[in-house]
Amino acid sequence: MAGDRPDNGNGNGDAGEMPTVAPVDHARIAAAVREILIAVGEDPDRDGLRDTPARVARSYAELFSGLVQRPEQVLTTSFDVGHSEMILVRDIEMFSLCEHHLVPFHGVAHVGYIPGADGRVTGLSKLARLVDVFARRPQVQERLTSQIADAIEEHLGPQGALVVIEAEHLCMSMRGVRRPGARTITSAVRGQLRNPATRAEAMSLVMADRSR
Ligand SMILES: Nc1nc2c(ncn2[C@@H]2O[C@H](COP(=O)(O)OP(=O)(O)OP(=O)(O)O)[C@@H](O)[C@H]2O)c(=O)[nH]1
Ligand SMILES: [Zn+2]
Repeated sequence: MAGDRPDNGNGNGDAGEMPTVAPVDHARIAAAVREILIAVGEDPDRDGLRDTPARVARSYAELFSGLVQRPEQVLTTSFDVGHSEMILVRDIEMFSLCEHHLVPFHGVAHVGYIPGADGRVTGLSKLARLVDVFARRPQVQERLTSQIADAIEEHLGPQGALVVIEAEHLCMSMRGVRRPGARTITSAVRGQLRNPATRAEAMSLVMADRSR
């Protein structure tokens, strides 16, 4: 129901400035949170909780800001540096919310690509911003990984792309199966990086010297 999505908040709907919060329905979230507090046996009117429903609404506007951001809004900058080999930004800290329990999963993303034949590259920080665009949504790790790879492929026109995410899911750590420390690793490769030799080289860069 993309048509029912709130506007992206910048009023023009183009690839201009990126909204940092989603225009969520604050009153509705606050009312729902108040109901949850009552349902778990809390007193939503006690001192410490009185402002919590409104705080959660503001927090969700930020945590779900990716719902109103588009990858082309971050992949705007490109430089002609004539580099047509692998570029990898490793250990990009990332936080997301699992769509099953709405609790965090967090870890690192490694994002790499081989520029197109024209040798144009994007700014390094844009790869970290791209991770946030898709992480700040209700997510599963597999979709997050492939959406980042697809966006690089679509908007940078590279010869290849590789995304690896390593994350701990708090829904597996603090509840449910209760296995703190278990890490889930997902990868997505596109273009030339599907080639086993190129992929192996990229993965060796991702895994190199992990003790640091
Ligand atoms: N594949 C995948 N599964 C996820 C992700 N995040 C959470 N899950 C899993 O989603 C599943 C939901 O399972 P359900 O049986 O519907 O829910 P549940 O009863 O709360 O499951 P438990 O977590 O096992 O207590 C769990 O196995 C979670 O570990 C993710 O990013 N990818
Ligand atoms: Zn979960």
